[in-house]
Amino acid sequence: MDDFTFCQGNSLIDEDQLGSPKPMPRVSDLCIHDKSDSAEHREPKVSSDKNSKIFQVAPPKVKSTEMQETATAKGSTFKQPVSIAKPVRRAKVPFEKGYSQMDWLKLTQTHPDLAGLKGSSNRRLISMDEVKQHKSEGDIWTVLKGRVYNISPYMKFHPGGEDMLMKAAGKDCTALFNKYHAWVNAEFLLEKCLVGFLDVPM
Ligand code: HEM
Repeated sequence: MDDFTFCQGNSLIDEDQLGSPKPMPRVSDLCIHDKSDSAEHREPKVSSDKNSKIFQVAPPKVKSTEMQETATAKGSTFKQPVSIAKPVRRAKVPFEKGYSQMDWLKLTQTHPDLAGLKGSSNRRLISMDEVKQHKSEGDIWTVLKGRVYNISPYMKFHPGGEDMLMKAAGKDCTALFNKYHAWVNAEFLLEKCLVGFLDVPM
């Protein structure tokens, strides 16, 4: 049978081979050599203020530029340079009961119109001037990687807090988003909040 799902077990489960060929080392003998411990990787210690400076882990302020996929209304993508700062220290805000990411996902499955489109298309081209007009409570739009989202319903669910997300109101938040969490899949999380695509003058 070709389907591996139904293959019969082979010699791997032969009783003779179940034993380990080498004796296991004792747990107490195991150790991990962390390179950052070695002299050449160690940061010079700052002597003046023992308590604050020695334990301060300031992220390096290095910026780099990367090409990132940006969406267009026609469904295609193009690459544009975005500036990516090194990740900053993270400050997750404890979520209010009923506002976890799971709760958000449930809402996206059940709410009929999170984007507030009232039946109109979400493939419309939207100018930055129009985005700028949506920045007050209950009516907050933002641009992320070429897509325009109505983020009002997501505000209370944002793990970084409402205040942080408010910085995105009426603006293109791509750089901020990448600064804090380039790994977050916003395309998926905000799929139901899409109102259109940014009209970029070519
Ligand atoms: C608009 C789309 C955004 C979405 C969908 C989004 C989503 C998320 C998610 C899922 C997390 C949790 C990350 C994790 O657990 O690793 C998070 C955390 C956070 N977000 Fe956002 N975010 C957005 C925009 C922003 C913006 C514009 C800012 C800054 C102004 C921001 C600042 C933060 C901070 C400070 C945290 C907490 C720290 C962290 O987990 O890295 N977010 N966000």
